Amino acid sequence: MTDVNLVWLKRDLRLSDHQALWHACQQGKPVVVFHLFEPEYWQLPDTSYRQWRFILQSLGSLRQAFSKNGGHLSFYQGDIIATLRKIAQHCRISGLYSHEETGNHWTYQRDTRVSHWCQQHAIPWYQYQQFAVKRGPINRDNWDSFWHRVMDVAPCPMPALRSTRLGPGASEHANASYPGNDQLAAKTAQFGGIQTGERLLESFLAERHTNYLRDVSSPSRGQQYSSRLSPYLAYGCLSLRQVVLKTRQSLLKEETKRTLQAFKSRLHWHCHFIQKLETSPEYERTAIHPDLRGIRTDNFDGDRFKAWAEGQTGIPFVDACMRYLRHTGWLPFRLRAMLTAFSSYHLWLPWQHPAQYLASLFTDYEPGIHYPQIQMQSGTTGMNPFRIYNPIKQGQRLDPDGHFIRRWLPELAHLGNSFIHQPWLCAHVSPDCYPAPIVEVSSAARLARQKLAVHYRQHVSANHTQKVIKTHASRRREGSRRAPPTQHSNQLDLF
Ligand SMILES: Cc1cc2nc3c(=O)[nH]c(=O)nc-3n(C[C@H](O)[C@H](O)[C@H](O)COP(=O)(O)OP(=O)(O)OC[C@H]3O[C@@H](n4cnc5c(N)ncnc54)[C@H](O)[C@@H]3O)c2cc1C
Repeated sequence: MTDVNLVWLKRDLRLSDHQALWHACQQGKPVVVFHLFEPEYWQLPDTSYRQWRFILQSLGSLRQAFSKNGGHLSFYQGDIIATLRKIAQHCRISGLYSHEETGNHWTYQRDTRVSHWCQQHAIPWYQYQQFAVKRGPINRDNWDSFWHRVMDVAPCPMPALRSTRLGPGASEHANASYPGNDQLAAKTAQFGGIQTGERLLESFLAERHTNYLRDVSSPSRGQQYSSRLSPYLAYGCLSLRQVVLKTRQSLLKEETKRTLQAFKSRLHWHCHFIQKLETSPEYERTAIHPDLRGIRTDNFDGDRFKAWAEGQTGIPFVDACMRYLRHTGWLPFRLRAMLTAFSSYHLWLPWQHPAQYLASLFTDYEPGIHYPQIQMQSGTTGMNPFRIYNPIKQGQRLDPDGHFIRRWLPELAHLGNSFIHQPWLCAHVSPDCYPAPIVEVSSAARLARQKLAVHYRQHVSANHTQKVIKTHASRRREGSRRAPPTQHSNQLDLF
């Protein structure tokens, strides 16, 4: 039996700045690089066909890159342990190489099984950081400098791929069929792959960033002027380090300073959020503040959830955002926050179910960003202010002439500007054509505030809040002009 090193590609679908691949290829032994389609993963409620398709496209482009450079990429389907066993019947596995994944509960359990299997078989599993995210205990006070240290390391060069070979029983083509159940194919989702990601980065740094600050939250212009790099970072088609490096180079030009500085902060938040889930995996399932676990547990109103999920709440801006997201797989940050807040506050739905549903709609689903953001926007961290967006005012501000609403709610296309944000005021809109609002926005927000105030008075202990702040809150960064947090304001940081 020959000795081989295995490289398991997970959310790192690229060739350059790929530490696992680089290190495996330096060992002087044949290398099997594989991706595994795991049917069980694709049945989870937070996964979806649109993510699967993006990955498939990315693997297609990666496979081409391998063959162009004289290498092989292998594909397996099934359970990871069964796959490792199959490989081990034909070759001696010297080492398993991969990146450190901060995934959902399922991938965490899967990785735990892999770790046990490797230990049982005395196979070392080398895992490499691909983001500035630390395993194990962290010191929040110097996390910021840790991020800079990680980003300052020179990117790994692309290794010679000639040592790679096809794995035993593997397929050379990513031809697995989708094992999930959802039918929500995003009609105009982003196309996966290294080249598409690189082109987007180039166009963003060269031109598109100019309107970033102005248009990043715009429902109609955000898709052009936001970087749109999120799925390429989520599935590792681009290395975050390389994106940071190129952004730093572009920042040397005076005219790009303000916008690119704002963009660079987001690249920092990226890791900052993933660190939260890495350190506290309970973000996925349980309110981070122990005293806030009891809110919203009294009801899960299935009809309300359905109306929200299908873009049929009767609040045009909410519905237009949801239908746009279902169609495209993407939404600007502000509007993701608004949809979440609307379901958590106005509809008073427990956050877990909407969180999974939104995750499945996002092509760029990144558990480490997603769950902490959901909790932050749902008011369950106890350390962020309650942001109860008024969706009518948001619509009037971000879509003043109603173009976006008319585009995504064609049944309202005939309405003029005076009614487009509040069609219930117009006598000519029949509920057969567009539903009456399922809640009255102002009173639903007032009720949510009252419920929260009562809950806080009766159940939230200041001691517990202090503990949560100590464990989970970000520290003020050097040079930040924001005021330091006070318990009274409940305002800590953007995070
Ligand atoms: C409820 C909710 C859920 C979210 N879920 C996800 C998710 O699953 N995956 C995901 O990538 N982003 C998520 N975000 C963050 C943000 O909305 C997206 O990263 C952003 O809209 C992607 O578009 P972009 O690449 O053009 O972003 P840009 O503004 O161009 O930012 C560049 C990159 O920085 C990172 N980034 C940007 N904003 C944030 C942020 N607020 N927090 C952390 N990182 C950020 C992303 O990697 C992004 O690609 C979520 C936000 C909210 C409010």
